[in-house]
Amino acid sequence: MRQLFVTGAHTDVGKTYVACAMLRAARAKGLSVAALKPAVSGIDPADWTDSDPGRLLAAMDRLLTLAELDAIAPLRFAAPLSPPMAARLEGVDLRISALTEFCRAGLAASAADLMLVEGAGGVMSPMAEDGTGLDLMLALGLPSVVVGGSYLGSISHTLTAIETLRSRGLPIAAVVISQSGEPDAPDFAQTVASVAAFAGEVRIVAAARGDEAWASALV
Ligand SMILES: Nc1ncnc2c1ncn2[C@@H]1O[C@H](COP(=O)(O)OP(=O)(O)OP(=O)(O)O)[C@@H](O)[C@H]1O
Ligand SMILES: C[C@H](N)[C@H](N)CCCCCC(=O)O
Ligand SMILES: [Mg+2]
Repeated sequence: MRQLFVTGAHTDVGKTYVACAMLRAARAKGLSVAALKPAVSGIDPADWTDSDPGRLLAAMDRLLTLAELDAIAPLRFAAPLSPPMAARLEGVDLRISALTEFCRAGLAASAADLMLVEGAGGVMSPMAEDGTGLDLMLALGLPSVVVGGSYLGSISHTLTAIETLRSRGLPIAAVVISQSGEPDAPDFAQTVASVAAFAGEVRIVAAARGDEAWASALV
């Protein structure tokens, strides 16, 4: 049984993409899977199938029903902002204890071979009024999968995320560099090599666009 926290160097780098690829790869090997998205912002309550929890449910081959959505992502907010800022707009005072308790209960109740918890934004994006993603990771103590991109600036973002986790003693299971979509992004292979050159002892995985073979090797 493996339980991992999927965190990122930035928002929109590919955390959900990577999590879904890992869930699909695990299922293809006959493993049971589970996923949680403790707080989600930028979700349209009337059209959520392509949201993070909607994509995670589809990758797990679970039904796209409200009950399933509630089970993996009960704290949902419409504004595409950090979760506490989005929650505030809806009059909700989001606290880290709510996220921690939800995750702990879900992790304890699951016997899945692979269980993933996806954060929001980057390592230190606020998750609640009183805590960042890092605080949630420290509370849960899970090894993380750190997802970085390959846009210009991503090398520093990824290395900074790695350093931050290390400085707090959090184990890193793997760093996945998910190729950014910008046509003018720097060379992908060189970007992955640059991260590897400065990241120290950690597994670095290159997730080129349109290729999910890396996920099968990782899970
Ligand atoms: N390696 C890749 N190949 C193809 N598409 C990708 C890849 N990485 C990311 N994407 C696409 O880029 C977009 C942003 O990725 P994604 O939604 O996974 O980011 P995220 O880090 O989960 O963002 P958020 O902070 O909102 O949770 C999505 O449309 C996703 O499918
Ligand atoms: C709405 C968006 N897609 C993410 N889920 C939330 C990103 C929060 C980032 C906050 C920050 O670090 O400045
Ligand atoms: Mg996501």
